[in-house]
Amino acid sequence: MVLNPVLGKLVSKRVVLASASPRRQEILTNVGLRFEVVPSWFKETLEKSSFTAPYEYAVETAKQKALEVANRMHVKHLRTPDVVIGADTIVSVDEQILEKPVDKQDAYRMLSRLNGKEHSVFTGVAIIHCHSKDNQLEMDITDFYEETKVKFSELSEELLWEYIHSGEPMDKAGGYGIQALGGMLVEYVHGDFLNVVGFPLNHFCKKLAELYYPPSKHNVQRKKYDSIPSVDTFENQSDGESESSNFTKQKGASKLDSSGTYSSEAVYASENSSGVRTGFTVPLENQNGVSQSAAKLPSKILELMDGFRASKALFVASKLKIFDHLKDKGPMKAVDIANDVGTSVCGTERLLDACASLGLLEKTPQGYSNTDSANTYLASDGKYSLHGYIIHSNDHLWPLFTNLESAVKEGSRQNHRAFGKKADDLFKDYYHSQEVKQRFMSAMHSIAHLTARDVATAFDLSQFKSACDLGGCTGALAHELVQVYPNLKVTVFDLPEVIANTSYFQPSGQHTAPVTFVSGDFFKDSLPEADLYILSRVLHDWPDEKIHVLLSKVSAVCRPGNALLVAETVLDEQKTHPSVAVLQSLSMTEGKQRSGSEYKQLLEKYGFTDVQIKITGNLLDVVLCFKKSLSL
Ligand SMILES: Cc1cn([C@@H]2O[C@H](COP(=O)(O)OP(=O)(O)OP(=O)(O)O)[C@@H](O)[C@H]2O)c(=O)[nH]c1=O
Repeated sequence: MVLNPVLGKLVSKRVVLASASPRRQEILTNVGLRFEVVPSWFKETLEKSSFTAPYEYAVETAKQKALEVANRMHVKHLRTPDVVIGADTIVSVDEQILEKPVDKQDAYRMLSRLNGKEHSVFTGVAIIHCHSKDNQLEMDITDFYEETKVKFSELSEELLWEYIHSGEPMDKAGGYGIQALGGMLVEYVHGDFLNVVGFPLNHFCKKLAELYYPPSKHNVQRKKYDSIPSVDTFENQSDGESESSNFTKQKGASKLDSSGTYSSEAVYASENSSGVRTGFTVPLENQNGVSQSAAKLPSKILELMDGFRASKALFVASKLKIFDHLKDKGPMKAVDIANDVGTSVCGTERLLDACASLGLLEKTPQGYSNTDSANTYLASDGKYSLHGYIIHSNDHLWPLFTNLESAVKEGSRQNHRAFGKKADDLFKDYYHSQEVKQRFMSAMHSIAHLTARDVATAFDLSQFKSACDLGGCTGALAHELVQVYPNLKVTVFDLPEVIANTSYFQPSGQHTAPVTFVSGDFFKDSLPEADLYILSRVLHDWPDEKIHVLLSKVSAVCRPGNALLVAETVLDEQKTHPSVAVLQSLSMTEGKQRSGSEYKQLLEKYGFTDVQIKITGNLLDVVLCFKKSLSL
């Protein structure tokens, strides 16, 4: 969840950071933005003398970095991002621009110039919104810069050299890093600290606010975005339509938008002296009760601290089927819901209020009702229902995560502590009961449904006549594939106990002939013939030995020129994003999540070539590769 509503506007977009700077990645990650990192190949060689002011150079370089990435992704990788962000940080002293030092001597030259003096740090930023029209790339470019003044103390030669030998200056503009050892050199900073570190976050948010919430003519005092506008300013506004929207909506409620993501969060908002809500700050009062200064609330940390309460409220409401009740019966009072589901009135009321505060329910004088998102994703009967996965999270993942401390200490999955069983084989031991088996399948079905369209369309698969979805479970992806590619015949291959339970999940009233279910164990039995093999959410679950068995078999049966499609959440190269995949590993599954280069390496090892990766922006990304033809 992104707390800041303007950054929240980027949640549903494919955002690319065109920068290799780890600091920029960290600054944006820290505020909850999900993005892909594609470092720019643009060489920072613009002619400095052709710019009248240093900031113009930084802005132009930032723009060129972002343009290069947008064009490259569109043309070379056939992936048009929604938004590309580029940035360039420079240090300016005595009318000279300093970039990153090329060697230690250069670092010494730069630091000597800064010694005992004030200088400016400029970061230029470009935000490019991209659209692909008739295969042509169209772009809207917004740029800006931020200046921060920094003063160095008088520093001895010895200290400068000691600092240079630490290695820190080499990848940093001006030859210092204010966020680390370089902080010791600095006497004062005037302006945005993060701008010096490499990214002016505050100005960036204001720019996004200007872009996504242009000022309303009905509300002149909000016209200028001198501060990041308050949360309630944004409520119930959609992109670019604030001219006609009003600002009289209720304060303080965070809401799920139609895509199921939070659009705002006002829990930590407060009012400044002019009565304008300021988002993240708490006024500190002196003895006279006068607001002195504002301390930043660590919103992200507070949100994490409380995350378990919110998860559990969602789980319990789902378990009690409250969203189903409300979907069928409309607004209901707490007492009636309590009677229907057989719970206490006071407990139910608290739970319903918690759900309303989380944006899952709406509360009006008529009673509680589902939000649109709750109807779509939380009621158990919808096509895109996540009910199965939520119940799986409550009954299976929650107990495992309750034992996380032991899991980390021992480095192993805690099935024995959570369930009293050392289960390796899910279906034969722990998943012994029909109910548990169906619950697990329902969980997998929820995710497969939500991701199937993006997986099916990530690449053009129309060249294939037959596909075999190994571990294809309920057939959700298979059904999507035959919808998208009417000439494709898909076989779902899964364990007999899974296949025996698939009938419940089949789409009704649809011609399902092209999907066939075959039972077998992909580690032991021979695999059905197909032009395209699919492994969706399989590889991350198994240890290397098992993967070796499986990929050797797929490679042996896959004919040269035919293909393998892998659907998994692909980690970035640092393996810290997206956190949904990183957190999944935390329960110590025997398998692991992989980065793009790791998938490439793994697949090439088993004779697959031309490995292409598509980051979909959905929960699953897609890797397509082809069996090496014999002549290669
Ligand atoms: C003054 C200062 C700078 N930096 C780093 O200096 C690099 C500037 O170089 P850039 O050309 O803008 O970026 P890059 O690192 O080459 O990445 P890219 O965007 O790919 O060009 C960026 O990293 C910044 O964080 C710090 O980490 N701390 C500081 O106090």
